[in-house]
Amino acid sequence: MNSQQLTSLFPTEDQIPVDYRIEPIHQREYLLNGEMRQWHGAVSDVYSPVCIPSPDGTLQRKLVGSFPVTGPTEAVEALDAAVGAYNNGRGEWPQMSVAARIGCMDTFVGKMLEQKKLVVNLIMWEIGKNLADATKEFDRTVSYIYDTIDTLKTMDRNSSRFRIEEGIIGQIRRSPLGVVLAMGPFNYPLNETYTTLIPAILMGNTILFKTPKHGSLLHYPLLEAFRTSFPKGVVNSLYGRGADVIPPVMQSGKVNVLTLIGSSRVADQLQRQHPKLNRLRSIMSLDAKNAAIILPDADLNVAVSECLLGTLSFNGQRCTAIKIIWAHRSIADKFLAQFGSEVSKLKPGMPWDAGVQITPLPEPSKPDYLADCIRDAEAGGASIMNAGGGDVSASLFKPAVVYPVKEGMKLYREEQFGPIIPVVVYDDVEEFIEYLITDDHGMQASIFGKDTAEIARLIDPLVNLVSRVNINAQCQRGPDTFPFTGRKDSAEGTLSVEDALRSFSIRSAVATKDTAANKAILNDIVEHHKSEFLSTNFIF
Ligand SMILES: O=C[C@H](O)COP(=O)(O)O
Repeated sequence: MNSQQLTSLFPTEDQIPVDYRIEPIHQREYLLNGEMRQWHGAVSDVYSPVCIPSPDGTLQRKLVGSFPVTGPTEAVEALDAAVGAYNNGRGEWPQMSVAARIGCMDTFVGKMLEQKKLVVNLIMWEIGKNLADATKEFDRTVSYIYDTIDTLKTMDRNSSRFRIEEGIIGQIRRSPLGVVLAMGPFNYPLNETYTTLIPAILMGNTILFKTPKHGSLLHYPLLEAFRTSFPKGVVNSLYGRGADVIPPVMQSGKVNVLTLIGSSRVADQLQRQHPKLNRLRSIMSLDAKNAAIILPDADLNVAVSECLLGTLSFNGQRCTAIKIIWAHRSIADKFLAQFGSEVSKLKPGMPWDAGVQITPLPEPSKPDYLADCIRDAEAGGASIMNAGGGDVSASLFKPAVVYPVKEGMKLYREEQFGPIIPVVVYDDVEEFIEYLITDDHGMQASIFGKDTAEIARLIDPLVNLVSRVNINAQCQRGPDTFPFTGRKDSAEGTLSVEDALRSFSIRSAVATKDTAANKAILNDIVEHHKSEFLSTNFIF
């Protein structure tokens, strides 16, 4: 399929299926201190990666709405609301029992489910994710919330146990940390905003959250659910340019936790704004250049199908995507032929098209960047190995397998975060290990092979360089109960259902000398006052 054929995939307004048509949504309010505040100031237009042919024949990104561009004043108001609701741990929310907090979250999920159709449609329109994956993003988020609730209930039940050591009896709790600033990414705008925000809320913290630039409108239908499910000030939204709204919040020193799914460059910038950086807890998932290695004896059918998913799900726009493949010289040609042919078969189209795998890219500058990476590799002697690879029309970019990629090329080290798959040829696995040692990232890796001894020999060095090694399988975050983290520039802190609950809280203790009288007091606190003033954090 050449560029002209790609152009023909963009629909006219009439060709958009009725179920997925969208009237522009012009958001003029935001959630602050339990109110939907009206906004009369500047707004930012939201353009879809889906383009529509205009009368002059050019393709134009479709306008799907606009959202408020609030400024420092509103940001500080939101911060004050969160600080007030936390009230040094004496606010209603941090003192509320775990059971009562879970009750609020249950109410929220019920209201969230009512918005499913609209939110899924907005995920497709705002970031170009296909219907199956947009639906999965919504459903996975709901499951994540229910799993978090269940885990919290178990942790809470276990909390009534005491520890007795060295004559001291203690009850170990989990207490909130304070005010959390949460920022999600464009590629999972709902799911990865909520995988930090939800556990943070459940642990008794109060929140400010900033929606991503691409994938902002889809949060609008859910603001009312937050407003009506939680006490005022517990959840506050931030809209506008990051450069305007984040510095006053961070510079105040009142943010206790920064949680960001994004780039390490932004993470560094934000952290530096905090006046007491060493008092700030950061929970972040950042850049990655996950590498896969194909060993000489690998089952190539498995390697090809897993690498296909791993490199190109959502056009390669996943932090966990495989972003470079190392193929052993003895099987490189065979692997490339098979892999390249499968890549070329992937179906491009609009997010709602049946069976579509390659969809429009939300970042307007991405196609140019990808083309530049290809030019750079070609200048160094590499070529595109698959038919049609690199063909482009507006926001649609056909995936390109580029080989042989070598040290010095952009694709060797840069996180392309898009549909290009660099392939490196190697002779000795030590070259691969050396690559990982010298790389700034450390999220995941995949090994494809059959020889257990050879795989085992690789596992030990690899688990100390990345945070998850996958055997004969793609890199991925799920299941959500598995630890999700990284080394070096790839992460700070750990996310997963249980890890996140721990990350957004502090382990604290109520302790006394182990006498019968003191034990009776502690017992009494746990058993009889649990749902009252000391109810908050009886969790190991
Ligand atoms: O983009 C980063 C996400 O954490 C990737 O999640 P995923 O592996 O489930 O697609």
